[in-house]
Amino acid sequence: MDLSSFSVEGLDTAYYIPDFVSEDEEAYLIRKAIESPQQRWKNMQNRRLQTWGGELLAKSRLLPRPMPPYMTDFPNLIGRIQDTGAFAMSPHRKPNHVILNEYHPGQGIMPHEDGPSYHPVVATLSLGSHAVFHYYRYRDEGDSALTRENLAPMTSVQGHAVDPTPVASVLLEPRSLVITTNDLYARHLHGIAEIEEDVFNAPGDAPDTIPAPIRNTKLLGDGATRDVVLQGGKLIRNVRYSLTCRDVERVASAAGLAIGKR
Ligand SMILES: O=C(O)CCC(=O)C(=O)O
Ligand SMILES: [Fe+2]
Repeated sequence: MDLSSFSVEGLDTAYYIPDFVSEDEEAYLIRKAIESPQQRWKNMQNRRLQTWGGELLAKSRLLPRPMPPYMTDFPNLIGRIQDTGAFAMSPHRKPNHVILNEYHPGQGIMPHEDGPSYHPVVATLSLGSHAVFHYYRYRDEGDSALTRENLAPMTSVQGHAVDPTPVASVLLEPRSLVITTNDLYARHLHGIAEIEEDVFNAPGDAPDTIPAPIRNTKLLGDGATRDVVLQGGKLIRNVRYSLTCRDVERVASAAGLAIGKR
């Protein structure tokens, strides 16, 4: 697959692939998530999640467990993600760890970094609903370009100030895959606002709700969705599942022995 044709405008380290899975595959994967035993879910403040492929131990090591068949057999998501070439430079050449997140309308995830346990590539499949995904940057100490709106609600992550105006925003349609790599993974943060609907301005409106323009309009798979983003309107959120697929660099054996990088 030639990833470069899915490159998000203005971002040479993000790729957006619409319709990465079919509607049938989407329904099947959502069913598998919903049917999984209650104890598989971990409740977070504003979403719940499951991990597949093993648990992350101290010192960023993965205690591996086999992936469920719905990640490797039907639909073979791991193989399909491998075929994009996005993991060609990662230690295991494919994702070995998946976090499944479930968000109800109004839920989201605060700006954060995924951290150093992973090789700096993440492939995220969205199911069941769209979301608007924002990338944020840290604010430099000597940043002089302070405007009124980005002075106001300043977030801080581990003592570093975060610019509340996203550097870029991407609309994630259901069934799409977004791949974030390199600098955008390692030096930026990402998050999803905790809102029930995403409002898009009509051309000429004063900018308000979406502070950064959506960068992947040309790559969107659904024409009606593209019209809303370009002409103004709103998209109501549904329950969304995301599968965030990554490669944990250090893998431990069950006995705790480091197999290490290849
Ligand atoms: O749900 C998403 O698309 C993002 C999830 C995320 O950033 C994470 O699990 O680290
Ligand atoms: Fe994340």
